[in-house]
Amino acid sequence: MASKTLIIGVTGGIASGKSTVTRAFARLGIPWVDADDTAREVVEPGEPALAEIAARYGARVLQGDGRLDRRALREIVFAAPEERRWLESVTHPRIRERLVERLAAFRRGEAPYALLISPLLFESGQAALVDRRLVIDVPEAVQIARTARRDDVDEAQARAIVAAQMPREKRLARADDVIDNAGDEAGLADQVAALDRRYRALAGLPGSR
Ligand SMILES: CC(C)(COP(=O)(O)OP(=O)(O)OC[C@H]1O[C@@H](n2cnc3c(N)ncnc32)[C@H](O)[C@@H]1O)[C@@H](O)C(=O)NCCC(=O)NCCS
Ligand SMILES: Nc1ncnc2c1ncn2[C@@H]1O[C@H](COP(=O)(O)OP(=O)(O)OP(=O)(O)O)[C@@H](O)[C@H]1O
Repeated sequence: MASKTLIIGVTGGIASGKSTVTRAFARLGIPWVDADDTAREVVEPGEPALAEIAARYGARVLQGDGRLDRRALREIVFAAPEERRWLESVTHPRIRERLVERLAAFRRGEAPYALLISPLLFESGQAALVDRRLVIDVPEAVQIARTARRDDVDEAQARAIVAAQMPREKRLARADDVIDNAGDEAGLADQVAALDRRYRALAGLPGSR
């Protein structure tokens, strides 16, 4: 039977559970690429994007060893939408280029389906790179609480990051599939198992290979 590696775009706002969901799919042997990881790669020392960022903001966004001070840059860009848009104009084309390469490799590979995990799947036009869109949905209050509990991000900054992202309803309206992650992690695993069956069937590969 002809087979095709489906590409599933997985999205959700900050602290919606993308990494947790990715780990559950990875345990089932599904390959993935994460746009947040790719965003880190394009600002590694020696990369042109880091030089552009340093030219605009100076030493205050660099650590002593020349690496990006992510917290300092985060504080700048989530306080000023025009700075965030500038940063996106520097990083997004480079992120996209790398994601396109990775997804092409997945399509040439043997897996029934593969994941592109991205908080900005819809906002950045990356949705055009995938076959289906899976939204991880949680109420905003849960996002804020989980962000503030997890990171060195205070509640006001968590709110600013949520405000810079697509509103929940709009994201849900674009979903082909939805995971509800307001409950516990056991509930999440059941939803991932059900989606795994659906995606294998869609790829023309019922059951495992
Ligand atoms: C501002 C930066 C340096 C902050 O780094 P930090 O390590 O604190 O956060 P991290 O990169 O892990 O991102 C955490 C979360 O913030 C949110 N976020 C990041 N960038 C953006 C953005 N441009 N717009 C809205 N939300 C964003 C996402 O939910 C992301 O999962 C960093 O997020 C960045 O370089 N952003 C621009 C690149 C980008 O848009 N990345 C998103 C993936 S394409
Ligand atoms: N169902 C759940 N119940 C309780 N805590 C959860 C649940 N799902 C995720 N979490 C916790 O919430 C936090 C955010 O989850 P995760 O890191 O998976 O989200 P994310 O969408 O990848 O976040 P980001 O994109 O902001 O890095 C983590 O600390 C995680 O352990």
